[in-house]
Amino acid sequence: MILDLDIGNTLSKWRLKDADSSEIRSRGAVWTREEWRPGADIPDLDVVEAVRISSVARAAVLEETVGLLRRRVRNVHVARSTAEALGVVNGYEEPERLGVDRWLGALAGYQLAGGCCAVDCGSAITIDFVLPGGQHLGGFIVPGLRLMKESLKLGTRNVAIDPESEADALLEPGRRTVDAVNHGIYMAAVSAINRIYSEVCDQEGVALPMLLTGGDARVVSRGVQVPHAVWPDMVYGGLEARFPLTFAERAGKMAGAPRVPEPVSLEKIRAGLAFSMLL
Ligand SMILES: Nc1ncnc2c1ncn2[C@@H]1O[C@H](COP(=O)(O)OP(=O)(O)O)[C@@H](O)[C@H]1O
Ligand SMILES: CC(C)(COP(=O)(O)O)[C@@H](O)C(=O)NCCC(=O)O
Ligand SMILES: [K+]
Repeated sequence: MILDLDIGNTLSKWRLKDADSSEIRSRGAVWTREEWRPGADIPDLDVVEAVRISSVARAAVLEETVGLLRRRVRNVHVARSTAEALGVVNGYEEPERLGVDRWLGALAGYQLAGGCCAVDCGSAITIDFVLPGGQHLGGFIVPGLRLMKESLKLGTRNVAIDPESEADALLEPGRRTVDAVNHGIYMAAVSAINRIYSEVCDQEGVALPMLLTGGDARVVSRGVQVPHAVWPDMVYGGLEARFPLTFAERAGKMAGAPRVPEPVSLEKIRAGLAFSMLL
């Protein structure tokens, strides 16, 4: 079994992948913490032959985790942001400072779709762009839904947006605090994504397919007007591309990858942008 670990600022996600069949056998998530108990927080390591890790948590958490894993598993791969990988050129002035989850998302998106807009709706919402030739442009970082809500300190932190609620309902003015906050932060997130996407496609003269991941991807997806695909395993896809271990991975296959969404034409994107400027 291969253990893939995606340590975010809020949640640490894991999945177990069968190295022979490429099937995902199990998955889970726990709050990001300093110490791990194999068999409780993460799977029992007896069945694990290799580990691949993406971590944006504090360096101490990563060190602790890698130390623990290396005592039990020989093959431990830790992803880092680099200046170039798999045909993608990192757009950061200091490439190693780009969050590795963003880098892996960009690599997975490029491997799947070529040029792309990779959006990760987690603790932060990150919006990264890769051009068809592989140049990563850099991106945008916005506080995530939960962070926005907590920063308001209005006592609404425990009332999440109902993922089943209609996108239209979230556009209505709230008539109680929890709705005003939920509708407000939802609009802040989706309008930022819609606008940033259009601006960058306009600047670069290319309509890019959009891919969405992260804990809030499903709810955010309802308000994103641009054609897009939700890809819960996008960061894992980057780990597979970066450290291919199975036959399928060496052939470029990423488990759970969606169909590439067909972007609307650049003319339409530009018309939408021009229209929104008039309002
Ligand atoms: N069951 C859940 N538990 C915690 N957070 C959730 C849950 N469902 C959705 N979320 C949202 O997902 C975010 C965490 O998503 P994730 O992509 O794992 O973030 P990160 O990678 O930053 O840890 C939270 O900030 C919250 O807004
Ligand atoms: C922007 C992030 C906090 C997003 O992390 P997440 O919300 O997935 O936990 C993370 O990618 C990070 O710490 N990046 C380093 C700064 C940068 O990318 O510029
Ligand atoms: K994120």
